[in-house]
Amino acid sequence: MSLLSLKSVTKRFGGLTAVNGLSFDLVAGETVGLLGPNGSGKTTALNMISGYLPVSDGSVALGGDTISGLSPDRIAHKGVARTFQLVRALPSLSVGENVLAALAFRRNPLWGRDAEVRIETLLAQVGLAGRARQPADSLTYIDLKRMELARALATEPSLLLLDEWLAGLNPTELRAGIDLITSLRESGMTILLVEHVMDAVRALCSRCIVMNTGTKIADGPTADVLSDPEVVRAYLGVEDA
Ligand SMILES: Nc1ncnc2c1ncn2[C@@H]1O[C@H](COP(=O)(O)OP(=O)(O)OP(=O)(O)O)[C@@H](O)[C@H]1O
Repeated sequence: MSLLSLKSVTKRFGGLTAVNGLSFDLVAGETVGLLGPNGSGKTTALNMISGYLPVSDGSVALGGDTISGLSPDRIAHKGVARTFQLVRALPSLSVGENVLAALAFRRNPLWGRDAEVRIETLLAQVGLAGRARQPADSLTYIDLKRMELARALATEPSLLLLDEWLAGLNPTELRAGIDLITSLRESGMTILLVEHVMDAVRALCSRCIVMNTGTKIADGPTADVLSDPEVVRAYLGVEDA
């Protein structure tokens, strides 16, 4: 059975249809890339799955239960976590306190010593072992991204939505970032990632969905999709393909 199911999901902003009748399913354990040119509706799709934007039409289901229409916190409690294109941290708090905020507001909150132990485990998982007391505003860009991922993982999601999590990293950081997402994938996490870094898409995604002007134009195994003439024309250009 599908973990995530979008059926004819549409988002209209006034006269603009940002996402137009988008349908796809994710099976548990898949890592799928959501690709497309700037403005094609990828982030809007993530925003509807995670409840940050209501759908105009259509429905989103998680594990067979309809989640469209629920608030973002209810959807998070049901198992959807996400990262944002622009990292959302609490800069005046420490790294550990940032993760604690996620632990405290999840479906089964953790506090005190249990939370401390869990924070250390989560920070180690994302490559920030021993950094709980460091102020969040002193982190480098990649470490901020790692912390944001720890916050997402703190909610114990069944589905992780990554919005350009690898954008803006230098080649060494990119390698480390790809390795980190690979380890999540290997742990069985279901991941939907919006990404423009094609090396990362090739390394991480078994399957890709491509959008153009709000509409799905391709969906299939990564190698097939990335050589699809319509995808090359609309998004990749000959060089990238
Ligand atoms: N809150 C909003 N109000 C009005 N228009 C919006 C809003 N959010 C997105 N849009 C528009 O919807 C379209 C799709 O935007 P979206 O951010 O989903 O694209 P994207 O594929 O994620 O692009 P990028 O790769 O640049 O992040 C764009 O035309 C955008 O300007």
